[in-house]
Amino acid sequence: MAVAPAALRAIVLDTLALWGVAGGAEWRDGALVVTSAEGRSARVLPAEAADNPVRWFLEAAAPGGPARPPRPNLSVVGLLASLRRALGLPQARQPLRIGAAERADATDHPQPQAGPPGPSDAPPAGATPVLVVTGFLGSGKTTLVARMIRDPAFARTAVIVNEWGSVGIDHDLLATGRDDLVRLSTGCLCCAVRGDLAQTLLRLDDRRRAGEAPFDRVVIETSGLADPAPVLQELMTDPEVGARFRLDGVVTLVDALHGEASLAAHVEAGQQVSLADLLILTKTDLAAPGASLRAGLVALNPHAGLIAVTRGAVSPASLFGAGQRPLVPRPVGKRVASQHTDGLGCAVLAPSAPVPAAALALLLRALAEQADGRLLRTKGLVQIAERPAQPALVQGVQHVFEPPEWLDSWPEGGAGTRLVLIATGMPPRWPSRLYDAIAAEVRDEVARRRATDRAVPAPPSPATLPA
Ligand SMILES: Nc1nc2c(ncn2[C@@H]2O[C@H](COP(=O)(O)OP(=O)(O)OP(=O)(O)O)[C@@H](O)[C@H]2O)c(=O)[nH]1
Repeated sequence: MAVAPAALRAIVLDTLALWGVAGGAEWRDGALVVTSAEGRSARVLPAEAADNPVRWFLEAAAPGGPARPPRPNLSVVGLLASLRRALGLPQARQPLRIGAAERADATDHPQPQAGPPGPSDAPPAGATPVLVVTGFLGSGKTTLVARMIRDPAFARTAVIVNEWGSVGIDHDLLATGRDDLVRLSTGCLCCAVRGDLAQTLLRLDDRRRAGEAPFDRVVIETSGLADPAPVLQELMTDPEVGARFRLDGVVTLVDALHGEASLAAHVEAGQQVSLADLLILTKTDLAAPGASLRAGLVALNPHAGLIAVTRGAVSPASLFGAGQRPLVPRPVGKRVASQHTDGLGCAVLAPSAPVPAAALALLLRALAEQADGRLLRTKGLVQIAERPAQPALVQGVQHVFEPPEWLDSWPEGGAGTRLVLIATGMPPRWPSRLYDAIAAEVRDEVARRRATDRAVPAPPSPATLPA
């Protein structure tokens, strides 16, 4: 058995908690007996070597009903899917989706026309404009900012990026040897790292004066969970910051695919919309923004402009100047500042050994299926065992994943997997426990095939992960 009994029990208990099922799991007579408070039960039996490739059998009994024939499972990932059924839970509402197909009618949203000529390379007179780019998790902020700073007319843009959680990924994606990129990580800009923002801006300005970091404007990319109000307040109330910088505007990105659900479920999404000067609907290539999403945006913020943009393809000039305002907070109606969705948590998966491509495929499937609805964001760099010299960028927003993308080289922190998962109600050790079990099974299978002299099948290409 590649996965130790205690490890399997821990995974099952964590998974029950993730599903919101009150229940238990105990090893009895060589089987893991899983019970739910509703009176359902199932027995997990490790398969014998002769049963290969089956690794687990699952025997389920409905309340009062006869036991059904044991169900064979080839991996711990399949076992969890079978257990879910056995306990009477509905199947994942949103199974894993990779590389979402484009909408056939994706052109019905006119792209905004290029705005007036962008700021030139000449330094602006007076205070330096600061644009705040916000939007819920995975709405497309980094995509937009990365595109902006690749535009030669906007090369002199300093970027301050804030991420929720202990490991920053956006910084690595945006950094291309830039001196004017600052990471405000390990906390949420609207609560944990308050005060740092003013200091960061002032330090940036000092470095500019010393000729170390030439820039004409600043973009602050907030974390997807930030309430922009305290951020604006900090910009507006620090007199030293006010003397050197001015708030240019707040641009809030709203994902056309997930936006309506995010607004309904997460208070942060509404806070971000309510403070926008300009709302940008993203991913309209994947989903047509429905009338109710549009109506919801207007209800939250009737004053903001609204445009649709695909993959950040917008003239940066049209983003600046949307909300130039004096440095005094404007009233935004009744709202609770810096409140976060209940049970929100962040886990980082950082296995020390490279990740077999097959294990990544299985992990993504299990995340999407079992954390159904609870998983908000997955992103990170993965060191794939079959191609360790290049990082594979893994991006997922809820159950929708992009095909992993190979980056040219490892960023500053060096080679090694760091995959960040943001979810609600997820036991913090569930992803790493599950990954360890998956990786052990994959290693075991490779060793078994080698021992029996069977060809080890080619790993799935990360471009097609997973079937
Ligand atoms: N199809 C499609 N995908 C998009 C679009 N904009 C962004 N994406 C993808 O959506 C995923 C999330 O994009 P990011 O730019 O990282 O989103 P973010 O808002 O910075 O994410 P967080 O910082 O985690 O909140 C990535 O896989 C992007 O490639 C779009 O307009 N269409």
